[in-house]
Amino acid sequence: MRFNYRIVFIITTLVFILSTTLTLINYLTSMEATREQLKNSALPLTIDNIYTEIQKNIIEPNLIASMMAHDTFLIDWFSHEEAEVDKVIRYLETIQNKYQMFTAFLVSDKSKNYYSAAGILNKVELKKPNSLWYFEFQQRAEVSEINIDNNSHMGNELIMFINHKILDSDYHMIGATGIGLKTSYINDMLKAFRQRYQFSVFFVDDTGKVVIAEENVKVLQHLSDVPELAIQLPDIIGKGSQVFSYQQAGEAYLLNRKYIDELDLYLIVEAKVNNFTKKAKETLYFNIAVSAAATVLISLVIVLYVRKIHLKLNKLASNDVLTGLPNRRSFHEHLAQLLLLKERNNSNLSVLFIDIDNFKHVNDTKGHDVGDKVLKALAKVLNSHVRKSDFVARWGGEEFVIVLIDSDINQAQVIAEQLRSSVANNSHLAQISQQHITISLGLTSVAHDDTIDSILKRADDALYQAKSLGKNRIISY
Ligand SMILES: Nc1nc2c(ncn2[C@@H]2O[C@H](COP(=O)(O)OP(=O)(O)OP(=O)(O)O)[C@@H](O)[C@H]2O)c(=O)[nH]1
Repeated sequence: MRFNYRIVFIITTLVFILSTTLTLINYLTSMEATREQLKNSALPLTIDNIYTEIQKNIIEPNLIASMMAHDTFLIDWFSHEEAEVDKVIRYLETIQNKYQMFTAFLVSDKSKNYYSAAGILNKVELKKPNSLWYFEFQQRAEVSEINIDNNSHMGNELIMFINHKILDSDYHMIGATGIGLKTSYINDMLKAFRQRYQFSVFFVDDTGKVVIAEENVKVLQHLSDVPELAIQLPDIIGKGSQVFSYQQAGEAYLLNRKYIDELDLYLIVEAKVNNFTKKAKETLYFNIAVSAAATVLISLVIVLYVRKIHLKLNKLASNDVLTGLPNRRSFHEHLAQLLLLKERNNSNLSVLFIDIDNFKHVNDTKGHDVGDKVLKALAKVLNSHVRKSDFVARWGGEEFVIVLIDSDINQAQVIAEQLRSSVANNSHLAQISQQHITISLGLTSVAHDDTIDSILKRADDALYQAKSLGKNRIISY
C-alpha cells in the first residue's frame, strides 16, 4: 500500500485557502473600518482642531490688521496730511512688536507713501512691479485680502500679507494697512499639522486655486487639476464641513473642507488613505506569512504522523502479530520477486515447509499461552539459523516456511538438518513447553519451470510424508 501524498496536498491547500480567506476578510473589514473612521471621525475632528489653531495663528493677525484699518488714529492721521511721521512709525512699531508680527505697514492713497516700523520705505507706483498688489487690491470689491508676496525690502523673503482697506466715512479707500507674516511661520504651522495628523493641510480660494500650502510638499496647484475633484468642485466650494473622495495616480484620497469666513478661504484637509491602512496591510502580509508557515508546519506534522500510521498499518498487513515474522501474504509477494530474480540470475532457490510436531498436545496440556510462547521462541530459532538474506515467514497455525537463497538441494538439506537438530536440542523450547519440541520439514528445490503453486505443493507433500514417516525428520522432493 503506497502512501497517498495527494490527500495531504488537498488538506494543506484547503487549510491555506481557509486561513487566507479569513485573513482577507479580516483585512477588508479593517480597511473599511479605517476608511469609515477616517471619513466620519478623524477628518471632521481634525479639521475642527486645525480650524481652532488657525484661528489662533492666522485669524488673530487678520483681526489685528482689521483693527488697524478701523483705528481712528490712522484715519485722523491721514486727515492731518500725514504730519508727524514719527507717530505713525511708532504706532506700526508697537503693533509689530506687541503681536510679534514680521512687519506692520501702512499705505496712504493720497501720498502713495509706504510706511513701516522702519520708516517710509518707498512710494507705491503703478509702474513698479512690487507695488502692483496695492493697485490690484484697490480694484477689488473685498475690504481685505491675503497676499503671498516676496518683499524686496525684506531680503526677498516670501511674506504672507494680510491687507485691509482703510475707508473714510463715505467708504472710499484712503489707504491700506495690515501686517506681514513670514511664510515660514505658516509653513511651520502646516508642517506641524501634517506631522501631527498625517494629513496635508492647505487653503484654496473660491475658484479652487491653492493659495497657501506647505513649502516643498507636493500638493495640488488647483483642485480642478484632478478630474474627479474638478467634477466635485461646485460642491467643494461650499459652506460647512464635508468629506469628498477621489483617486489620483492610483492612490485613494479623502478630502475635507471647511470655509473660513475670516479669510474667505477654504481650509482643505486631505488624507492619503494608504497612510492609514498601511498598518492593516502590514498585518495582512504578516498574517499570510504566518498562515503559510502554519500550513507548512501542519502539513509536515500530518505527513509525518500519517506516514507513521501508514507504516504501522503496512506492517500489520504484512506481518504476523504473534511472532513478528512476515505473514503468508508477504511470503507470496516475496517468493514471486525471488522467482523473477532466479530467472534472471539463474540462481538456486529452495523452499522449506516446517510444522511443529504434536503441537496440539502442547496447547492441550500447557494451555494456549504456552503454545504462543513456543511459536514465538521457535520463530527466533528459525531466524537465527538461516542467513539474513533468507526469508522466514509464518504460514499459519504452527506452520512456517523458509526460502533459502542461493541454496541448491544439498545445501538446503544441510540447513534443514541444522534447523531440525537445533529445535530438537533447544533447551529453551523444552523449558517453556515442559516437553520435547521437534519439527518436521518438507524441502524442495525450485526448478526452472516452477510456479509458486507447484513449489508449495511439492514442499507440502514432502512435509506430509515427513509427518507420515514418524515426524522430526526432513523429506525432500
Ligand atoms: N497456541 C497457539 N496454538 C495454535 C496457533 N495456531 C494453531 N494452533 C494450534 O496448533 C494445533 C495444531 O494441531 P494439529 O493440526 O492437530 O497438529 P499437531 O498437533 O501439531 O499434530 P501434527 O501436525 O500431526 O504433528 C492446534 O491445537 C491449534 O489450535 C496459535 O497461534 N497459537
